[in-house]
Amino acid sequence: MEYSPPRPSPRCRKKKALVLSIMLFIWIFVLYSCVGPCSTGVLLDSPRDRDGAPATGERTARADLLSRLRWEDVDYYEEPAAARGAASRDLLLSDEPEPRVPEPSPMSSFSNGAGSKKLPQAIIIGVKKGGTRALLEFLRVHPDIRAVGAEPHFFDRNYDNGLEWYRDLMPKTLEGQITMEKTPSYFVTKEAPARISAMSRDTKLIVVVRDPVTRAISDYTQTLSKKPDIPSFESLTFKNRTTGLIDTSWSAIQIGIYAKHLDNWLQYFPMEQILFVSGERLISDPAGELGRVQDFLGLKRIITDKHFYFNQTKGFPCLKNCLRAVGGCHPELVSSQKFRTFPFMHYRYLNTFPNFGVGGGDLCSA
Ligand SMILES: Nc1ncnc2c1ncn2[C@@H]1O[C@H](COP(=O)(O)OS(=O)(=O)O)[C@@H](OP(=O)(O)O)[C@H]1O
Repeated sequence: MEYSPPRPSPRCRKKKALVLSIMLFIWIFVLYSCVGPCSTGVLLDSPRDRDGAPATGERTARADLLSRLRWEDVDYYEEPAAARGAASRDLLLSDEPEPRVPEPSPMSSFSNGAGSKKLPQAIIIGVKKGGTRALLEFLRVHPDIRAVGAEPHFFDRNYDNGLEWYRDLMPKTLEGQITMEKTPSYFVTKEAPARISAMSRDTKLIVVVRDPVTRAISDYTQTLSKKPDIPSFESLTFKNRTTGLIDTSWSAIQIGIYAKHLDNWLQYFPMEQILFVSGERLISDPAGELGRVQDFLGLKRIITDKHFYFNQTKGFPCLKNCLRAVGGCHPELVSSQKFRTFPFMHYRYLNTFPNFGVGGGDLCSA
C-alpha cells in the first residue's frame, strides 16, 4: 500500500499562512529599517573606515555609494550670490540657480541607526571661497562630529521652513557627538546672527577667512567659469582705475569686508564664541588649524598631522586615506571647480599668490 502523507487540515493551512505572512512582514520591516542607515553613510562612518583601509574593490564601491547617496543633492560648488542679504551690486550672480537642499526623507525619522537628530551646536558660517568645504570634510574625520553634507541655507533662504525642517536635515548623533553644518553665505546675511541666536545662544560659530583679494578672485573665477562673457575682474573691481578707487558694492569685494559683517555677529554673540580659521593656514598647516578647531569645539585632538599629506603638484593638503575622509577625496570634490586655474589673472597676482595657476585638477590622486 502506497504511503500518502497526511493532508493538513484547513485550520492547519490557515495557521501556516498566518506564520508566513508574519515572517514576510518582519522581513519587509527589516529591509525598510536598513535603507535609512545605509543611505546616510553609516557604512562610511564605520570604525573600519577610520582605522583601516578597505580593499580596493570595496573602496570603489564605497566611492560609488558616496556619489550616489551622500552627495547627490550637494550643490555647494554652484553657490549663488552669497550676499543675498547684503546690499550688493550682484548682476553677475543674480540669475544663478538656487542650490537644492535635500528634502528630509520620509523614512529618515523612522529608522536611521542609533541616536537622534539635533540642531547644530556648531556652524561654519563663512566665508564663501574661504576653504569651508575643506574644513568641513577634514572635521568629518573626527568620530565626535557628524555633519550634513549639503549646505542647508536655513538661516538665509529656508528660514520659513521652520526649525523642525532644519533639524530633520541633520544626521543622527549619539550622546557627546556634535552636529555641524556649513553655509558660507550666513556670514554676510544680515538676519543670520539673530536667527542663529534665537535657535541657541550657545551655538559655536566658525569663520574661515582668507585674504580678501584672493577670495574675490576665487569667487570671480567661479562665476567666470559659468559665464565667460562677464567683464574683466579689474573692470568690476575698480570704479576708477587711475585713482584706484574700488567698487565695494560688488559682491566679490563686499563679502571680503569682514569687519563690517562681523559687527552684525557681535551684536548677538561674544567674540569667544566665534573662531576664525585661516584659509591660508588650512592649506599650509591643516593639522594646526584643525587642532585649534577641535579645541574650540571642546573635542579631543584626534585629527592630527598623520591624517594629511601635501600634494605638491596641486598645492593642497589632502586626507591620507580618502575613504576615512568620508567624502574628502570624493570625485565631486576632486574634480570640482574649486581647484581651478586663474587664466585671466594678471601676472602680478600670480607673483603675489603662489598658489594661483597651479590649483586646477585632482586634489587627492597622489
Ligand atoms: N585642503 C584643501 N583642499 C581644497 N581646497 C582647499 C583646501 N584648503 C583650502 N581650499 C580652498 O577652498 C576654496 C574653496 O572654498 P570653499 O570651500 O569655502 O568654497 S565654497 O564657498 O563652498 O564654494 C578653494 O579656493 P580656490 O582654489 O581659490 O577656488 C581652495 O583653494
